[in-house]
Amino acid sequence: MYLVTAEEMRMLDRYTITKGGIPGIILMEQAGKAVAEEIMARQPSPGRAVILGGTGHNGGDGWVAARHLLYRGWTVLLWRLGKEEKIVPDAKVFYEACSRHVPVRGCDSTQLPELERDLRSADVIVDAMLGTGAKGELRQTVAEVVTLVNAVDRARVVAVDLPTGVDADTGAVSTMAVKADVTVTFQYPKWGHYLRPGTDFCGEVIVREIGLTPPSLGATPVPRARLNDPELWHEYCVRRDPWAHKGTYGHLLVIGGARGMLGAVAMAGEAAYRMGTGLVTLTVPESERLALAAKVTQAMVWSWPGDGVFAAGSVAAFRETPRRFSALAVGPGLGRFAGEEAWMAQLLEQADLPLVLDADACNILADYSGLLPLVRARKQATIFTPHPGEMARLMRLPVKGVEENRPLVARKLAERLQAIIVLKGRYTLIAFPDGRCLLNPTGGPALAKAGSGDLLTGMIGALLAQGVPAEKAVPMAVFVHGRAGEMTGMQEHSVMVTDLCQAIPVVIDQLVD
Ligand SMILES: NC(=O)C1=CN([C@@H]2O[C@H](COP(=O)(O)OP(=O)(O)OC[C@H]3O[C@@H](n4cnc5c(N)ncnc54)[C@H](O)[C@@H]3O)[C@@H](O)[C@H]2O)[C@H](O)CC1
Ligand SMILES: [K+]
Repeated sequence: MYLVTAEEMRMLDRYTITKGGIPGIILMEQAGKAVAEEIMARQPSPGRAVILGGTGHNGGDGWVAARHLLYRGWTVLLWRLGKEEKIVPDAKVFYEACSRHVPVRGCDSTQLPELERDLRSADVIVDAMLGTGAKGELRQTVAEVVTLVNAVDRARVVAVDLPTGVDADTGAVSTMAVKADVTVTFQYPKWGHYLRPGTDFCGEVIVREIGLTPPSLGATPVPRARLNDPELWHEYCVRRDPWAHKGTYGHLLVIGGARGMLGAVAMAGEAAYRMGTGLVTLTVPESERLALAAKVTQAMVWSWPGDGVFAAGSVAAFRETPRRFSALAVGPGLGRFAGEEAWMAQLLEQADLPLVLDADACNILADYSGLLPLVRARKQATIFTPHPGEMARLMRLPVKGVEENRPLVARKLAERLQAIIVLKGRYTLIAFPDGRCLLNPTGGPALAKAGSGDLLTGMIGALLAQGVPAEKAVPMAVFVHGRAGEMTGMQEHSVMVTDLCQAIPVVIDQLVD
């Protein structure tokens, strides 16, 4: 499903009207009817609904919803934000249709006590004040109404398209925003539904078709972003051939595990096995080999020279073995060490394999800009999996700068490094070198646990090792990782990273069935 900006939505809207020949009021009728249907689905028995309508098309959707509720026996109380003469023509049609049955009161600061009484008596409050057309700080009356709405705890708050106060493209909330229980949006989700803090004001996001001409019939622009979805699994479902020999499903080499951080590399290895790779070898500094061998059962344990951390020249050992492996994952518990720059340079130059770089591998690349051209020069796929802090170092930005511009920074780094960037967080983003972007809708607080990133590294490496092309392997692994996080429940205090790991095959079975 596409993920759109307000401008892309407006253009797709316009395309349907101008090229598709569908009048705008038809779209508005569809949108408002969808809102009413979602309300009635949640409260089948007619109740009392307060409709707060702005003078734009968002308000128009609200007047349509009001009419459908009214026709189905609801008591509707209508409040207009803004002057009647300012109402856009399409919305005016439905505004007048409503006002034939129910008086519409204009809301200004003197009316707030009456409005507050209505809000307190309501079963449902429909926020049709501002949608994708909002600009800048909320005007005073709207801000006062938002405050009143948020102070009511009885009614279910349903936002039309977006909660008033949430920026459609960035999820930013300049002054304040309506705290919605449900947001009904139209045709495609907007970025603001999935970026903080806006996403925290949306409640449950429902996407309803309203009959826009699809890009497949020529509608432009074709959005550059989509929601990650499990469709990929049907295309590449990882069928188990019972007679395959263990090499059929690839061989992943995981490099990391400095002293005190062996768990990271062990978890990455275990997750890789659960993601279906045939063989996993874990390589740690020589001093840690025995300790790791005692910890893991399935993975083969190797070591390169190093006491506690890798010695500077240790990666030279890689030179003799690239043929044995089909993918490489570097970073889980890697640590920092003397000679790391030359070590990483050798790896980037010699590792002619799909490569996942995580944790301190990202930090090493962030600290030595001379390494970045080596990333671009690689022939095989390179995937970075930074959390916001590691991304901030890679982009030389404060973390706040990353979190406020997630799609932008992820796309910029993907293009700069010609690599796939997995920017982890509440709704992980996957950015590709060509500017495309996927937002992953699965995940939960369980993923915030230390070690969850090690699992993801192993999972991506596992699919790469099985020969799944990187631009499919990454979304597939991120989707399963998030769904496994959901499956292991929301009690993040009790969730162990191993629980996440055990959920991986269960999630895959559900997807592949
Ligand atoms: N294909 C679709 O997505 C469809 C969307 N529809 C709805 O249309 C709105 C967008 O409508 P638009 O007229 O462009 O803007 P809004 O109604 O969201 O807002 C404009 C309205 O708000 C006032 N305003 C703007 N900024 C502020 C502010 N900072 N403070 C206070 N008031 C502000 C402005 O004066 C106007 O009155 C979209 O969200 C959908 O809900 C179509 O109806 C169906 C197709
Ligand atoms: K709204």
